[in-house]
Amino acid sequence: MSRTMVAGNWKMNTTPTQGTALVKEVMNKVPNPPTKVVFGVPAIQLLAVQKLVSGHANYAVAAQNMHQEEKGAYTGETSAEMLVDAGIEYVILGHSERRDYDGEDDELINRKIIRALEAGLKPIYCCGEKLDIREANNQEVVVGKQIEQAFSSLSPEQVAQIVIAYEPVWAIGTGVTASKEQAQGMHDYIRRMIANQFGSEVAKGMTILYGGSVKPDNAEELFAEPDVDGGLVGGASLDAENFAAIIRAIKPA
Ligand SMILES: O=C[C@H](O)COP(=O)(O)O
Repeated sequence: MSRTMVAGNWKMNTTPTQGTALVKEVMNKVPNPPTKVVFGVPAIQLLAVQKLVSGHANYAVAAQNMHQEEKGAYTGETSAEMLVDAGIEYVILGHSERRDYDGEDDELINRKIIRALEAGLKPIYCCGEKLDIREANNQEVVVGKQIEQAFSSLSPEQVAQIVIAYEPVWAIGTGVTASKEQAQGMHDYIRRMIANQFGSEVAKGMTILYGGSVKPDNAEELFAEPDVDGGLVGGASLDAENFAAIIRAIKPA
């Protein structure tokens, strides 16, 4: 089974009208994608975009967040059960913007991952180091700790349901992309870590995406690395032509 995936994270961009037009345009340009393609859309667009992709085996939708509790008095929040009932397959968890602006840490993200998996949602778990950590060459220690905490108490069967997105914070929205060597180095480290903790079969099957200024002109060389299984794409996923080019940069299995 192919490990590849290209996921777009629209963040807080696009109105419902714009979002629907964007999805239709991407699907017109790439009717048979060579990989799983996921649209990470704002909450208000989940149902409409799910309707557009339903029936297309290689297209799916991700929520950008969810609450760690099953239900209750949490005004403004969305539960895992609500997402599953709406047909949503994935949820992005632990994005650096939620860590920075909403104070999310790996202990909370661990609770969200467990809740998502119990409900039948597949987490796209984001991890990655800040610039000072990279400059001190401590990225493996820091990302290793993030994953260890976020995956704490999970079984190998549960971890096998997770997609990891390695997103160095210094590369997000900056136009500075990690080199293919930097990306491959960290993906290899993450895969070895998963193998040590959850077994080599889980590690071999795990999809590990790179995120941080992925563009049409760097996607192909990044995706050619043996442990880079695709991308989590921010800015470039908002333009149908660019996102289609990034999808096409994945080599068919
Ligand atoms: O979730 C996506 C990442 O934050 C990457 O964003 P970017 O492609 O705009 O750098």
